[in-house]
Amino acid sequence: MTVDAVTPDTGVAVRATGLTLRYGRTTALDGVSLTFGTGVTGLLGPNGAGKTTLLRIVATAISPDAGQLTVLGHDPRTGPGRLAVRRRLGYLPQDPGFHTGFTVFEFVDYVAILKELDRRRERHAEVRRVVAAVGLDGQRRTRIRALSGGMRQRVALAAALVGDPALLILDEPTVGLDPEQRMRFRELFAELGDGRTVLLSTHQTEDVMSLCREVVVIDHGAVRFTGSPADLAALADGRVWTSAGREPDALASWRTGTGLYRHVGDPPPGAELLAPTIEDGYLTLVDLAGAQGGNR
Ligand SMILES: Nc1ncnc2c1ncn2[C@@H]1O[C@H](COP(=O)(O)OP(=O)(O)OP(=O)(O)O)[C@@H](O)[C@H]1O
Repeated sequence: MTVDAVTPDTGVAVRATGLTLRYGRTTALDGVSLTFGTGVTGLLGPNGAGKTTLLRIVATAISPDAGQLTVLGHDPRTGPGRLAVRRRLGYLPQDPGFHTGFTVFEFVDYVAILKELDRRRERHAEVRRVVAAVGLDGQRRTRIRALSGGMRQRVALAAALVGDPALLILDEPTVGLDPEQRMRFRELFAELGDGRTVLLSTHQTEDVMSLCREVVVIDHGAVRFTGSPADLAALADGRVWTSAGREPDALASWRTGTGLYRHVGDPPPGAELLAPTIEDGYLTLVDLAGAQGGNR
């Protein structure tokens, strides 16, 4: 399927320059400049880093105080620009609000109506398609109030998929899912990233490793890293080691299932080094940012 996900001249679906947003005295975003192209990009960062704020701005739910933004070739500061973006956008917010008296079908159908799918027969076919895509075929007639948290998350994803959007914004989409569902979702996201732009905020480094072409790390409202998952892991090259006991000087130390301790930080002489994971790279980066005065 061909989807016009990007502005044809540049291959870039989202271009942000100097985005800044404050909530009172809190600077949630502090001059963020980024571009997002096709494929799945993962957004990592500690709690309160500014990930949701960035995604909400790109999804046209809020406006920045300063900076420039182009989404799918449109300027969301203008009314027509916002409308054009919203028509081609799928957004799964962190706390999706549900009308819990609706059945799964009714809720997704309601979203499809809001997305201007006017023809009933085609709309219903689309609702069935997205409900099946998230594995809820058997629950179409179940009221949302009777669903588990993970199943509600799947309903929210189905709603985001309605109309086959060119840009998908998923804020912690795998929260509350069991391992089997998480694997299914990864597969679905990877498929969706084929020809579309998918922005995915997550605390799951395994999701990023297995799915994302590109990773962005945000901390204290600023971009600390952009690159591939392998590049992020490589930041901890030579800084991960194992030993029999805890190491108080390491950035992070934890006991593994084998009974040995794994450490990230400056290794002592002669330490047994390990290949770093993306989580090790992330821990190294966030600590470095803190040491270099990452506080607001
Ligand atoms: N509506 C709001 N009013 C006031 N402060 C807010 C509001 N929304 C977010 N913030 C603050 O802005 C900062 C960035 O929050 P944001 O939700 O973007 O972070 P996040 O990276 O998505 O965090 P998490 O991983 O916990 O979801 C935080 O300090 C947060 O407390």
